[in-house]
Amino acid sequence: MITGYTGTAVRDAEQPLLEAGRGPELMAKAAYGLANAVAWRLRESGGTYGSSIVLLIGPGNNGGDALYAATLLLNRGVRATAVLVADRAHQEALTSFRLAGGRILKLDGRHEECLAVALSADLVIDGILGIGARGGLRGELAGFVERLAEHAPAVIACDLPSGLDADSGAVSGPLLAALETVTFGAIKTGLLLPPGEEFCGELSQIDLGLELGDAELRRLDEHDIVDHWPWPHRVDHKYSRGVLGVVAGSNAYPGAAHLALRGALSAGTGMIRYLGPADPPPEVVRGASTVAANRVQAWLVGPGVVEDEAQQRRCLDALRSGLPVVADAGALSLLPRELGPNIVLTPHAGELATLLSGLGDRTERTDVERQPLRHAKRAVELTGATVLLKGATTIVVGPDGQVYSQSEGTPWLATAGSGDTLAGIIGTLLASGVEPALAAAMAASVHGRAGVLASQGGPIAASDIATAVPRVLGELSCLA
Ligand SMILES: NC(=O)C1=CN([C@@H]2O[C@H](COP(=O)(O)OP(=O)(O)OC[C@H]3O[C@@H](n4cnc5c(N)ncnc54)[C@H](O)[C@@H]3O)[C@@H](O)[C@H]2O)[C@@H](O)CC1
Ligand SMILES: [K+]
Repeated sequence: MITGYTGTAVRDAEQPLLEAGRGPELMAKAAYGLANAVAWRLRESGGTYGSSIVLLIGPGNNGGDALYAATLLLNRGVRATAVLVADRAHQEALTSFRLAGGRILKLDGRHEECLAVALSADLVIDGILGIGARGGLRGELAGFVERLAEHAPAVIACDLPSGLDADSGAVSGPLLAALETVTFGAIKTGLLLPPGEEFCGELSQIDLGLELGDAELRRLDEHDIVDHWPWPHRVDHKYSRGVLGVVAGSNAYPGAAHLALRGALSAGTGMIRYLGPADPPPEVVRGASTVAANRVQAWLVGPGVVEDEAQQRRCLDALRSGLPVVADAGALSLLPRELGPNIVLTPHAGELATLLSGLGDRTERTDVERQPLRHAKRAVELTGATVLLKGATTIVVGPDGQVYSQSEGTPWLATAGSGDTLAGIIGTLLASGVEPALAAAMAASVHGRAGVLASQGGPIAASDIATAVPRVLGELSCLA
């Protein structure tokens, strides 16, 4: 499992060590880790000796880390130039760098020269701002970074891409996209959240020996899926594995029901009872026409439910049943005011904006895209439900504060019906008794993996995702 911590949590964990006078030791560890990562990249592209790096150095300790790392690299035969982008820089680190033979330039009014130097280097180290940043890059510096970014230089970010909000992943102003981000003490939450994570490249973490509390955010890996997936036992039967009720489809949209059912079947449900006008596949049992008359362990409601009063009534009845429910698509506009944590809402950014606006928080889709975690948390606060916010990175927030961020997918997953299959997988996990936030995060992970497997780099249709899920689970089961 990958865990993410806010910049504030990392700062708090560093505080006792700083008070004990161990600041220089922490910085030395950070610099050593960064220097190794840079050396590794330089070796990959032809060797360290005689190669050249350019450091962009800001006013704080982030710049200090980069300067100390460069000092180590100067001693290994790397040529290094520091471009000071602020009116001050970490003095001790700058002195070490100068004494080791580093060249120093000031950005102030010399953009063309600094740009040319940065573009001639094998690697650029971004040490402008770290967790002390307040807002994005501004003014003259923003203009310089924007121009440099247009040339897409090879960048390693020191702790985080400068200008990225360490806590939220929000981006305001230009950022240099990194090949790799070498982060210190803990992975910051903003490195695992859109939109900022797109700028981070590969993540590597340098241990500083910090005592951190509970993580703010988790990203499940394949071992977590293996540990928590409801694999059937030898003595299980279809009822003990969980029965899922599905209210999906309308006369206008029968296809969504098919895809939701296929999603649920692909994840290994014991049995499905289907309520709606579509012709279900042979593996699915037609349920009694009212929600109350069906014995199930969980409900999946909403895919393809549009302008069909009988189906909408069933969605509402399921949402009030007290059972775990995944509420998708059409059901998101039918929600009762009070929801429990065992209701999983699955909006995309536009649907979340509509949901929040309907609850009195005027929100645009772009607001959600800029700060997805903040808005998903707000929806949890206002509804009491578990929220899965769909996107290239899918975010899940549970009412007791747990946050997951899953990013296994491929852009080919952005296709009609993809969300219906995801809802089906969540439904199967809820019917098997998996706790809602974990069920949503595991489903997002498996859905993403299935998309990648089905795609092999090419386009996919939503039904291909469902076809690939059993293979994904089969491969994962080999790790158990
Ligand atoms: N605190 C510690 O114990 C350690 C910190 N480390 C490094 O120190 C960094 C944090 O250092 P600092 O707290 O000095 O903070 P930063 O290096 O992130 O810089 C903060 C400084 O930048 C200025 N600033 C903030 N936002 C700005 C903006 N938008 N535009 C221009 N200037 C802005 C502020 O005035 C402040 O002086 C971490 O990211 C990490 O790289 C590491 O050395 C490990 C140990
Ligand atoms: K940085």
